[in-house]
Amino acid sequence: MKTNYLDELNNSQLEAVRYNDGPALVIAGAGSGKTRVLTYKIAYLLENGYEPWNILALTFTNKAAREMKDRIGRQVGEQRARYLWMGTFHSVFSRILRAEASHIGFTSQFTIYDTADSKSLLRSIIKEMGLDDKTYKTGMVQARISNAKNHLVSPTGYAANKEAYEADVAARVPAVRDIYRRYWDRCRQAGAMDFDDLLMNTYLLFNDHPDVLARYRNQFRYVLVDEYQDTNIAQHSIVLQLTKENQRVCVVGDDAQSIYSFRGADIENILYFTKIYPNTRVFKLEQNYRSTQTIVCAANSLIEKNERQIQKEVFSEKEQGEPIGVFQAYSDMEEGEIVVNKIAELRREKDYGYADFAILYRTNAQSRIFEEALRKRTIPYKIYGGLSFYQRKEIKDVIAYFRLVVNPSDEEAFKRIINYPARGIGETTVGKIIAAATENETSLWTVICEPLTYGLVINKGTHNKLQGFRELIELFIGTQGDKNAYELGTDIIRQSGIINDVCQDTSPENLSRRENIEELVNGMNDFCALRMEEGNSNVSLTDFLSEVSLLTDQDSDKTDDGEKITLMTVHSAKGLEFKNVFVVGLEENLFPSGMVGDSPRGLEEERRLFYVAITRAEEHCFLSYAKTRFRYGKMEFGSPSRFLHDIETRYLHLPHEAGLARSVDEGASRFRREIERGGMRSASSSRTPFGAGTSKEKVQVIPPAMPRNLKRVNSLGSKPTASASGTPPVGSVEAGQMIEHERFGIGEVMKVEGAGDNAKATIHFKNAGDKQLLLRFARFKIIG
Ligand SMILES: Nc1ncnc2c1ncn2[C@@H]1O[C@H](COP(=O)(O)OP(=O)(O)OP(=O)(O)O)[C@@H](O)[C@H]1O
Ligand SMILES: [Mg+2]
Repeated sequence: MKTNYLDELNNSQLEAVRYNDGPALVIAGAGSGKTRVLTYKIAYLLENGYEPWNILALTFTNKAAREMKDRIGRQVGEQRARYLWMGTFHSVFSRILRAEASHIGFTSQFTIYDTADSKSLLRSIIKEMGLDDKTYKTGMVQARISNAKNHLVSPTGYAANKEAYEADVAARVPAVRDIYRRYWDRCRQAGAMDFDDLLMNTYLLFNDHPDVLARYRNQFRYVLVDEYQDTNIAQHSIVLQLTKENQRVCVVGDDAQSIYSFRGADIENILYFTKIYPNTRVFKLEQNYRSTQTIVCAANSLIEKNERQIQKEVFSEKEQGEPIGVFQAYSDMEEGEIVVNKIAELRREKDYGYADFAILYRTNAQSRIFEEALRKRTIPYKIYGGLSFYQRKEIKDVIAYFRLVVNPSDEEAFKRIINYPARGIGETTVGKIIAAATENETSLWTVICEPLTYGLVINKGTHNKLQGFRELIELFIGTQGDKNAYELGTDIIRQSGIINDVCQDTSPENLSRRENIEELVNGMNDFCALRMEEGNSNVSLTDFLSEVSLLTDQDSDKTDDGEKITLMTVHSAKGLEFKNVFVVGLEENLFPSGMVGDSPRGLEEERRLFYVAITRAEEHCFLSYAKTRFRYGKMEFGSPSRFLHDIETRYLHLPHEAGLARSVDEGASRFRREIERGGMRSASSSRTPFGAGTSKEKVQVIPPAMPRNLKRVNSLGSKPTASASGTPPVGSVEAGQMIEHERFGIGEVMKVEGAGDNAKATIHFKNAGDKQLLLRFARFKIIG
């Protein structure tokens, strides 16, 4: 028997679902059932005279649309639900544009350019126009054009807009308007639309063709929008075009979760809604059905610190729940271990599945540490909204160099990098090399080493370029014996021009590519240091590559049954929920992002982002930060995020308590006594529980140290950093001592064997398990 779904709503929700006489705005905090209201409203409309094709529902992700459709399908039947128009703005509008393409001078087979395609087109336009590509950086030009499109400004409008021109002149890029014009024309000639065009062209289609608009207005008798706080002017205007006349529109959103201002979304939209539709009925929902009382109160206490917001109440009637656990890690690597250990512990205690966990971070580059920690334990995970670390293009490019240096016959690696970074070796030349190699049954590399022997017909210029490439690779091959993987890896990244390529501008994309490459270098650094501590004298690039290929080989889809831990950025977690959520990397300059500086608006947006993160959690929420982190090629000392201070301490479980709670073995309890004697601050005695004011803290983070014969080139920069102290004198380490390791954190020495250079210690680390370390290279200090 079908249950009455309306019984699954509270009174305010029910009212919002039933009100269908005019514009409706549901504005409410996280987890209060906004998405449920939209879903049930659609079912309600279908049961009250609307046909599925009369309903247009716009969601934040296609996944959300699928879930809504499934739920509605269970109510009204799958067959009917199938005909709903539901999806993201981009997917729904590209469908409309394909159907109506001829009205705006396209064919229905138009191509959609992704960001990389548009950048590459912009790059060639900038070149053709003879502009300086250091001034006219593609990322920056792209951002300006994208911004114009999101505000529905065409090239003609842009050229006529005095303000836009003056802004460009002030930024010393007066030619942006001409680039925009050319870019616009070239996309059209190529029959292509970029992501922003999907919105702008829909707007133009409706604007310039009233007959087409009339058809869609007729068809979409009801328009519903989820996550309305993150719509931009273009999206907002299209909704208006479709609903201005019949006023059947329902939007739901939460101003406290507006996190896309960089894409042109404007918090004002939601406030503006009632002005555009003066007879809007506003519904407020106050009960959160997702999270424990503690999580809801903690999130409220955080968001209160923002000035720009619509006041609202949010409460939960679920159980009180446990305080939010805060973990302090000594290093980013230990942060990974702590989180993974906690996941294992919760699974043991409460019978959670892997899918009940999510790890949320501010930047994609942070995923590597967690991926590695999870892989080590063979815990299945899935990365959303970003490629798995080693699948990312920039990482594959770098790895291709490594592969060619290690094995010059590697054909795929050769093809991938022969013209990356661009060195003027075109497809025709590559085609000729491939032909010669195939004919002579040899490798591409051999052909370019002896072009004459293999009858390669190329002009002098191309010949020189090929020889330049060969010499570059040979140079690396020549130093292989003298350098370890980390040193050679950084040489390759610098000398091949890769680092220049990704440093050419500070667009968010390039920045994230750069961060990823830096993460790879950090990984190599860790890898070498660890192997040396474990007693390997030289750690070669081949060693590193075999490790990497094992990692990727293990990453098979054996457990593709949905039982996986979710790893994603906070941005992509919007609208989702998980039983257990770890929000990681809560450090200044990371979360809040260093990009916002001290801008109050920027900081408020970062705080909203943190609010989104916490409110994803149903039962447990954990926050973590690391005192040291490898970033931009060097070890950085971080301070805990200011946002940690924004949450009332009564909702938190503070670092040292969390770290000591379950110490059962003898070593750990001795450590506890030690800490207690040392007088570590307690939660109640400290008004600033994080970072500043830690003078009473006994445990100090030791400065970064590298194995002595591992010359520490400051990975991607040029200046070597001084090798720091932290290595204990060999004779002073004894079984029973507590030590603090730079990467593994706190541990107890179990035994010491061997003498002199060969002296080794077996150490049991609280969070990283047992390790055998060569004392000559070990990076720890004795703490008790
Ligand atoms: N009346 C209700 N009774 C029981 N559970 C409910 C009720 N309303 C919503 N829920 C449940 O509470 C959770 C949060 O609901 P929903 O995702 O719709 O909230 P939301 O306001 O859209 O959240 P967000 O702001 O994060 O997008 C969901 O699991 C939903 O099924
Ligand atoms: Mg929602």
